[in-house]
Amino acid sequence: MDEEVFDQSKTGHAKQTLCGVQGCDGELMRDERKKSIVLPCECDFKICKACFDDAVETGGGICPGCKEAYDVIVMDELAADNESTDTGKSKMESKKKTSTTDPGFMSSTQIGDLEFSALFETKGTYGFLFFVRMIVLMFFLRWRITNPNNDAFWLWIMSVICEIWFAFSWLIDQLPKLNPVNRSANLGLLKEKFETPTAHNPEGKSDLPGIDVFVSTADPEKEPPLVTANTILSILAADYPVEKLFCYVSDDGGSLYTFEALEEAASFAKLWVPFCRKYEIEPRNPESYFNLKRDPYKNKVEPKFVRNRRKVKREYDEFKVRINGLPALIQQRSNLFNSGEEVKTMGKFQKENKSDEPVENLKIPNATRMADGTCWSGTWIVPATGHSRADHEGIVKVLLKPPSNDLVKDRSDDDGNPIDLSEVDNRLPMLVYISREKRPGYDHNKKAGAMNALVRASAIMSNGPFVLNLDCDHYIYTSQAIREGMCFMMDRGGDRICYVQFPQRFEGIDPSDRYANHNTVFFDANMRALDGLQGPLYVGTGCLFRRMAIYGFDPPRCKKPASVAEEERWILAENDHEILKHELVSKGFGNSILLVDSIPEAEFGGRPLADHQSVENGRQPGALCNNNSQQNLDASRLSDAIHVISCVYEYKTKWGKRIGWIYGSITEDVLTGYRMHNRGWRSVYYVPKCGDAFRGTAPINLTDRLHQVLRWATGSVEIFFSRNNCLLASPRMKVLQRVAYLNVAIYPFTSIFVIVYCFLPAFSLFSGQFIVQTLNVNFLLYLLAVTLTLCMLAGLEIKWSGIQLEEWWRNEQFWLIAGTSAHVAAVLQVLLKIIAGITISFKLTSKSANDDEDEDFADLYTIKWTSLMILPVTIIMTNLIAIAFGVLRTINSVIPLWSRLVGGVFFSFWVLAHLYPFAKGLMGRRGRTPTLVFLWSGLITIVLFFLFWVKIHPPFSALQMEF
Ligand SMILES: O=c1ccn([C@@H]2O[C@H](COP(=O)(O)OP(=O)(O)O[C@H]3O[C@H](CO)[C@@H](O)[C@H](O)[C@H]3O)[C@@H](O)[C@H]2O)c(=O)[nH]1
Ligand SMILES: [Mn+2]
Repeated sequence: MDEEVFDQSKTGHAKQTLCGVQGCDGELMRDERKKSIVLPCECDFKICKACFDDAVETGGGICPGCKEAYDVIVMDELAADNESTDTGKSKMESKKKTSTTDPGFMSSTQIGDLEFSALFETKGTYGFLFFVRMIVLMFFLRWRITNPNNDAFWLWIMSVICEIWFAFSWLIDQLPKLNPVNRSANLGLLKEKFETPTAHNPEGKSDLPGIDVFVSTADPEKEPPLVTANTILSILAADYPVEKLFCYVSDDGGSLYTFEALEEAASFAKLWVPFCRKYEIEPRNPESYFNLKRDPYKNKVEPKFVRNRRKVKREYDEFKVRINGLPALIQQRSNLFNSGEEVKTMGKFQKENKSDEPVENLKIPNATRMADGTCWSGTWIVPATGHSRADHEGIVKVLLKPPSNDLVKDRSDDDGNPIDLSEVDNRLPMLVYISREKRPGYDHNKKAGAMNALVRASAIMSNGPFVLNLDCDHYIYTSQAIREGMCFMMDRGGDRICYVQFPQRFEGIDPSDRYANHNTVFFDANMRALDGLQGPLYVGTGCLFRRMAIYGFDPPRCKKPASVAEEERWILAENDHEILKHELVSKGFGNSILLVDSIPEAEFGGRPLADHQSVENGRQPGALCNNNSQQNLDASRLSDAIHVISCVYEYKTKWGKRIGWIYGSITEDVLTGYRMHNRGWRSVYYVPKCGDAFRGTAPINLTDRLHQVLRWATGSVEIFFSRNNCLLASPRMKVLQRVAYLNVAIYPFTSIFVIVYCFLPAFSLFSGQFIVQTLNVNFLLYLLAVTLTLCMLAGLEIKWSGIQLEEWWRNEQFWLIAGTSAHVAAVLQVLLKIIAGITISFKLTSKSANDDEDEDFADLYTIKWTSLMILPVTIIMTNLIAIAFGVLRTINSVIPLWSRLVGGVFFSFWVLAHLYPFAKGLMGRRGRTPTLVFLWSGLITIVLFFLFWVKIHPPFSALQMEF
């Protein structure tokens, strides 16, 4: 167990982190991968590994806390975990060794060896299984259609319609999945080619292109500035040439709190970043690093490390306290300055005229003030005209100036740094705070608008040929992540890649991942499979872009079909930049000359090295060694940066239409990626083997989670009903890629059929039609087949097909819950928009800044009232009542006892199988669904039964007949 050393004295939770079994005080069981405590039972009984093993092996799998059986799946998972930790060390090592040649846990064959990266094809029985299942499905449907049940015709016809849709949507879902791939990156070679001294580059300066990192935040309440500050620190400390890394924060809240938190971060970075470099700290987000559950001293040999780590930790704690104190400080300081100002004006007024004009007229505004007393140009605590969230001027503030191009090492120990950082490069990347201008009457286009403002401002200030986009809660988990992304971009032929998308990985999710926050099927099956086609979807964060693709240019060397309009034929006229500029202005980049001038440079910087005859359109090695970003920040540039983030800038331009992040969808990310694929660009999906590239937070309570799903589903349906419908895609988009986009869009529609299907067993039990009149072998077979269909639909077959997923059942459970709530709501929302023009709104997802171990999953059980939950609860109620009816009918039926029993058991099982995911997902033992949900659901249940009864069976007569 030397893998894990938990220092209890440090966390201060000694009592709570011990096993709850009487007489035992072992350390709690932990999940290495998610770095969290494992509570194997739903009652959250705290238990150590040894006691858990005892309970499983000799205690019949019963939880010592609540005396109920452990979940079989959880038990299996943990048993597997235990095996791996027993032999933990050797296994870890062998994993590391194989990782250079083997791309991970899938068995695969290498199919493409590029320069800095390699492509692998997943071996497996996937395709074969797909065809087998398709044939079985066809036979099943044929049998269903040719065997109508005339006694229960309406039930039969409804279920057959549902099944045909299911088969169709299953097919659409499977087709793009036939060729999942895997990739690997070669960081060593990248270093060799770009950062080793050569004839062109005698000093071995970095020849890598610049990268602008964009971080978006919008609301200091829902997105705590401490979280954003930590993300920024992880970026500033990332392993990429300092003079080539530029960090931009977009604050749509225009909040002084966020701004000052970033100021604090910039100042703490002076200690944090060199410390990370010196000791190769991972991850470089201080909050996560200091909360790591593993031994911080492992592999560290420098004797001073212990002391230095402690010092940095203390500095970090003080930094945190300062950030937490900011709101109060800002308030106090503003009050002070404001009242001082008031006294001054008052005195002046009394001196000047002694008339008795009311004093109120003199009241000076309740301004929010910066440290030096000047008024903050953004949002005030008490919003005023010109100083509210939706009405303030544009702000550009350089918090850290670009560093010099030469290595600077800290020579002295006594310049205020608490630890000795001599011999460490202490330069910091540039950091800029931007809050775009907001005025009433303008559509600000949410995140997409914010990103476009950053694209323009950064073009003027640093013009990185590549852009990394992160949400404020997604930090760099592996400091080399950016380099890994660049391996694909700089590869031969890499100039046709528009973006490299990394999977979204989350922290702070409950160990059992009740609401499928990890989205395993999506991130480990769908996205890999898309990579085998034209590329993964852009999912909004953790994505490295090529600037030229953002600008809406065509990929190099692409076919220009005659049918494409002149406007579409939009490619750089090489070596003819003057023409280019003129054209670009007229093409809609807006009137900033600096911006237009920067475009050819960005194009050049993104080219691969021309060091091989197969490279077309490459650039000379060494061309990017001397960058002059320091000169780029003169006053004229800064004023132009302000100009391009103004409200009016986009007026009569193509921004948001064909340039930049595309407007008009609440899932701007999917849409923006779609447009790039539509132009013929390819994207890459990269799942790093040695740890996640980025990590973020996800809403773990059901209500927030459903709203998130609702938003994504609405977005995809919305895109489907727009001119960006994938059926109308350009000929440059691959057919199966279109099918994949089609799948995303029609997925929510399946919900309608799922709901009908979920009510069917209840109705048939209730009416007694199925159970009494059609109980025969055929019918039992039918039930079996239908259950399998449901499993297949839910994606279970992925598990059986050769793509290994680490957990899977959660996705299916949650699929059913989301399918009967958020997905239907999404379809309805879009229909309402189309028919009645009702606009779709969405709420920003809250991110918790939770550093308290004990409260980790407290949020999980918060269920707030949401109408989304009415339908799932109605389904539960209806089915439960129906079971009671079914029992009654079976008891009183005229058919033989044995067949009643068999049928009854079988049918109840089937109904319960429908209920299980809901029951499991909706009601934790500690959770309570709000009464309002129950009231509504109860009401609907009663109405449904009444309608059904009156319509299908004349009241009572049917019952009397059968009883
Ligand atoms: O007016 C706005 C609204 C949002 N944001 C930022 O957009 C990001 C995403 O918003 P969030 O509420 O966290 O959405 P999620 O549901 O977590 O987002 C996922 O899905 C969204 C829509 O598909 C994508 O935009 C996100 O990047 C992706 O992480 C956050 O950084 C926000 O600060 C802004 O900058 N301005
Ligand atoms: Mn988010």
